[in-house]
Amino acid sequence: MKSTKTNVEGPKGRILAGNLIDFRKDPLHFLNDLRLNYERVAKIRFANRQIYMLMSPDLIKEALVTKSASFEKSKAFKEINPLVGEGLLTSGGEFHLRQRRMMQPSFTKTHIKLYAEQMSMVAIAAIEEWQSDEQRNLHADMMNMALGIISKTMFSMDMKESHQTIGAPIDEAIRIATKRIRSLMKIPKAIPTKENQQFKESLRILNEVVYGIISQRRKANDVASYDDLLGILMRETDEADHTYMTDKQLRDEVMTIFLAGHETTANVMSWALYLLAQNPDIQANVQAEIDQVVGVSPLHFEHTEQLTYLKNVINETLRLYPPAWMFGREATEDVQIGETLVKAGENVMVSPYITHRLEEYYQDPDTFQPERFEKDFLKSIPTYAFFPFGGGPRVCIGNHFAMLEATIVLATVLQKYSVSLIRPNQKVEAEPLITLRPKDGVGLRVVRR
Ligand code: HEM
Repeated sequence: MKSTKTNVEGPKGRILAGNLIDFRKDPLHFLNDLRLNYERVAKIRFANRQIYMLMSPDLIKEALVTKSASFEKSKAFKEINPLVGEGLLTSGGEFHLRQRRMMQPSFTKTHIKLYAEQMSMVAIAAIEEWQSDEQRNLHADMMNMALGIISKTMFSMDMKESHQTIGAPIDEAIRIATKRIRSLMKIPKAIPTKENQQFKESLRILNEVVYGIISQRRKANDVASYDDLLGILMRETDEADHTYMTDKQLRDEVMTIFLAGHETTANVMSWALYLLAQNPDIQANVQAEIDQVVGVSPLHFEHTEQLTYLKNVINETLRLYPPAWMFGREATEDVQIGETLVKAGENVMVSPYITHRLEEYYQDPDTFQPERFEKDFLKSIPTYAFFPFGGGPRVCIGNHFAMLEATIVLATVLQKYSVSLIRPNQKVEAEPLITLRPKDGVGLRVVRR
């Protein structure tokens, strides 16, 4: 087929910065304008980077799945590299394939269900401290629970210990990396500014903790006795060459999972509680389902399979507020995507935030309607019209983990508490950083049921 770059249009940019300044001012607004003004694909430029924003599910599928071999991950988030090293999120090629092969078995649905009890215990312990009829920043609560859950399942570490040792330095490192991603002028890391030093210090603490745990287990010849994720990663060998992961590879994967699996899941749980506080009728339906399926007992894995309405609520939350709101690829060779020839070195971006709001697939796309996910809805739309976890060879490895965690935490909270807005028409703004966070948290009133 003849390759042509036909008529791909986009908003006019400025001479040097292209569309970058308009995008940075209000990324979600910028993206929404693309959705409303262009069909299928829009062409934009961030300084010298040429980008095709793929909005249509068939084009997204080509980039992420069928033609994924012609792309590598975009370098937009390279500021997190010192934190995650050569972990799954950032590595590529053969090395990525090998790591993915070794880690995949620990993240299957069957394996993840072993962690359901621990997730449930962390959630129960966390809400024990809540008082009835108080205002809480539930986003801070969800971040703490997600950190507690990842620490427990990864290291068998309890929540209090993990906050002191890992929570604070990881938050600090993410905060500084995020600031660097957003700033136009980056001060080189070697210059000892206050932030550069804080970043270095956070990394030093994290390395000390993670390497410390690995070496403790090696020294005590204790690798076999742990069923947590680290224990499994330490025992796993590559099927091709039968070698184990080195300490550096283990460290990189542990940090990657902390980074990728903590704030993302916390965000979706926080947004869900906000949407339920805005929609008391829907909240009542969720609670009726929990009362019927779970009653007053702690949540077990078997319950989660039956909480179908809650699953619709989570999916609808992922549709409206997808934590991975935009991600991209860089072409390693010339490749035809739909009608567009993407040249080597050019970028494609996809945004679940905009594709999830295409009117073609979602009636009243901005409204919260969990019922739309009932029955075979997902089968009735193209696969990449709903893709909160990405797709193809780089699909989120933690998708089952995240869905199980969100179901258990939300069901545990709503079994015991109802949530409501603090003032009528209270609005929480979305802040698109590395993930789609609720800006200034989610302040809600919690009342014991
Ligand atoms: C609601 C929660 C989550 C969402 C929406 C989410 C979304 C995503 C997306 C869209 C990608 C693909 C990015 C790309 O293609 O460039 C991804 C990759 C990844 N996610 Fe998640 N994620 C979530 C939770 C988790 C959890 C809980 C973990 C770990 C326990 C995790 C670990 C990872 C890893 C390691 C990758 C890289 C996979 C690879 O490239 O092979 N994620 N995630």
